[in-house]
Amino acid sequence: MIRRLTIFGVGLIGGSLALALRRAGTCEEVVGCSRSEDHLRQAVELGVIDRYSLDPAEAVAGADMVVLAVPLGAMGGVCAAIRDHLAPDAALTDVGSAKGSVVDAVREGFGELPHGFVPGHPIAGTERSGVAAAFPTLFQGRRVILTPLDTTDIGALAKVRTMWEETGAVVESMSVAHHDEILAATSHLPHLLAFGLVDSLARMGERDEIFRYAAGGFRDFTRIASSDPVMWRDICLSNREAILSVMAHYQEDLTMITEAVSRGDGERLLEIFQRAKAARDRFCE
Ligand SMILES: NC(=O)c1ccc[n+]([C@@H]2O[C@H](COP(=O)([O-])OP(=O)(O)OC[C@H]3O[C@@H](n4cnc5c(N)ncnc54)[C@H](O)[C@@H]3O)[C@@H](O)[C@H]2O)c1
Ligand SMILES: O=C(O)C(=O)C[C@]1(C(=O)O)C=C[C@@H](O)C=C1
Repeated sequence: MIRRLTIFGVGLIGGSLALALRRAGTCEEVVGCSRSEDHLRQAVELGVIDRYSLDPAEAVAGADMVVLAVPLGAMGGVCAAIRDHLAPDAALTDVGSAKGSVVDAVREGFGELPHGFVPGHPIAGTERSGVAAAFPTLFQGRRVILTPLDTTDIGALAKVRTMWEETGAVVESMSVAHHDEILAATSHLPHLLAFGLVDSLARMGERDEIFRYAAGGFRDFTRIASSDPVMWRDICLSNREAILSVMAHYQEDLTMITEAVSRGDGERLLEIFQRAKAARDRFCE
């Protein structure tokens, strides 16, 4: 049971976590903290949090669980603001989409890594942002990756794991580096491709004429290009190395497809498409 949960950034992810824990009945009080009082007021009205404070020190007072659910670029600032106010036995976790940069930001903000810190990442979301987009079943049956550190206290790890399990998520652990490599491939690259494709077509087509003829395939492929640009800028800046490596690999493969089209090499195209279809059909089973 969590006595007091403080969430920094009560948006899609922070808000959905609060709603899921409230629904599970495993959290006595949820306190929100963010930059915008309007958003926090809205979070109270929607029944997402019990109360809020705009002062990070006050928000974190007495909390036994603290969740950082702000954009990646804001993690360090929040840590610096709470470093002298976090209870020594509190568990501290985050939901950031890249882990290496959050670990660096927490180390810098606190001066050293707090023992209660357990980096985490729910692999669930939508293209929408803000507390109005939050819903309690977002994490149901979805994976949450924890990347515990050498400094991480085993009790804090167990507490964070239990918190996510109470939302209906399936929790797994791996190293920070492995997380960042995998997510660069399966989440960051697809978002860059979707943003890049829509931008390219938007600049190509006069008066959006091109989108008038876009149907289901285009909609499915590009849904995630409606995601928050600030969040995705931060992710690109935070996970540069891994993203560059997977992009280089993808560019080589795209060149291979381009060359097959150029040569009129139907056999090669069929081989690639059959392999891709089999992989996706397996994944979507
Ligand atoms: N959206 C997704 O699909 C998804 C999935 C998993 C993880 N994440 C991660 O979750 C985090 C939050 O993403 P989201 O989609 O919930 O975003 P969001 O925009 O819905 O919510 C972010 C919240 O943080 C607040 N905020 C922004 N800057 C702040 C600051 N300096 N101090 C305090 N509060 C601040 C905003 O007011 C907002 O309430 C990000 O780190 C993101 O990488 C997102
Ligand atoms: O489904 C979506 O809209 C998402 O973008 C969710 C998604 C992803 O699957 O790539 C995006 C970012 C995250 O850090 C985790 C999940």
